[in-house]
Amino acid sequence: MKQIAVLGSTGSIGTSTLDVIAAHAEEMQLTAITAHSSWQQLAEQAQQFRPRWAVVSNSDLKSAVDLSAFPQETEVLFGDEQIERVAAADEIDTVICGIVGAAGLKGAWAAIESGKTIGIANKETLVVAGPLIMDLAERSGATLLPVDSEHSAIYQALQAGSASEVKRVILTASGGPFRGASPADLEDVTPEKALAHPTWDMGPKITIDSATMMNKALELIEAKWLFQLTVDQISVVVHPQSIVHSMVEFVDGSVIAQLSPPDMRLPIQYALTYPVRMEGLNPPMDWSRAFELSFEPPDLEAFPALRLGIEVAEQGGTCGAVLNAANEAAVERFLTGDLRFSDIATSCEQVLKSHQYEPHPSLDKLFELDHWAREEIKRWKSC
Ligand SMILES: NC(=O)C1=CN([C@@H]2O[C@H](COP(=O)(O)OP(=O)(O)OC[C@H]3O[C@@H](n4cnc5c(N)ncnc54)[C@H](OP(=O)(O)O)[C@@H]3O)[C@@H](O)[C@H]2O)C=CC1
Ligand SMILES: CC(=O)[C@@H](O)[C@H](O)COP(=O)(O)O
Ligand SMILES: [Mn+2]
Repeated sequence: MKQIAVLGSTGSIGTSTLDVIAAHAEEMQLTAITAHSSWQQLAEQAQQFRPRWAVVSNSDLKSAVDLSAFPQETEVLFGDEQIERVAAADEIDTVICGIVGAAGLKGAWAAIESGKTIGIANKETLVVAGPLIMDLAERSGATLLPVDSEHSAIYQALQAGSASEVKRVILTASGGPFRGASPADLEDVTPEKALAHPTWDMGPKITIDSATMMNKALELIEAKWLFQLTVDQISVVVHPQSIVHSMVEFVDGSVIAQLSPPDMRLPIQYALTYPVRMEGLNPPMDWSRAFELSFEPPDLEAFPALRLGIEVAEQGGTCGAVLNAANEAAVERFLTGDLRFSDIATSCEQVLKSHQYEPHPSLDKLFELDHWAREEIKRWKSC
């Protein structure tokens, strides 16, 4: 029986993961769940799954949480550091990292350091600290399995050849709700429009990232570290149907793709059952009807965040942490109506340019720059 911790169990990835676990109750047991503030939802999950631990990471809520809402066998823990504790607990062998943003890094780090199997949805961890994370996984013997749909697709397609036979990977992007828009169209779009993703139902931060195409920028950096690629081995192609989740091109010209309807329960389940495949909840492809798959190049002028991602992936060092933190803070401001849509990429670029670059930063340095970049964005004003 697999003992699983789901970090960020109340989010979009978290609830999909719990669906997968419920559908495989004979093989999988939910042992720990975590939320930041949604403690009532966490308590409902605890009532259904009876985990050993439930963590509310926002310790300010300690006095507000009604402990009687949780089952008696579940120990309720408070504070950020308890995420790390459950992620590293001996009782747990598999950790799904579904927290959003750099806030997910410490839990992922603890799980990797203790040599577990990790399903990593939290791409920000790799964007901020890719080389340190990959080095840690190598030293601890942890198994790092991608959950992000594109990276799961690449992981699956890579099995068609050896590492030395890979020419490049092709990341697909839906293009988001503003595909085809001009830079002028994008200046003043509303949060409501930006939150209307055409193919995926996800949390608000990643949905805005998809609209700016910062998501693809982060995914390009994620792919570079996860698969140890050079930047010119990674291409991005816009594929509005989100059926082809990504592709690998081998040296002989063969391109291997992974296809399925857009549903995160498939890559989550693949990470939970790897190397085995099992029947699951995700709908199958319907080959009985006519449909089209289309591909087009991305528009780097309308979506400058993607260009920024390519530059950051090339520079490495401190750039990933600064871009990520600036973007998180800018998205937060955009969602409260305090920053224009087009200013998300502009402000990130300016903060990146003004930071003190280091090629081989420590984790402490990355946390320091994360804090600095967020403060810079809070102060940032459009010229
Ligand atoms: N959603 C998707 O389909 C996909 C998501 N991803 C990645 O997965 C990650 C999660 O995304 P998604 O599920 O959409 O996000 P959501 O916003 O839906 O969920 C975020 C989860 O993280 C918790 N959380 C938020 N802030 C903190 C914090 N400061 N400390 C600890 N926990 C926190 C939330 O708790 P609470 O509910 O209490 O706020 C919630 O459980 C992101 O990195 C995203 O890029 C990747 C591919 C697809
Ligand atoms: C489901 C998933 O993996 C998301 O990262 C998704 O890919 C976002 O869609 P975009 O391609 O629009 O960024
Ligand atoms: Mn993705």
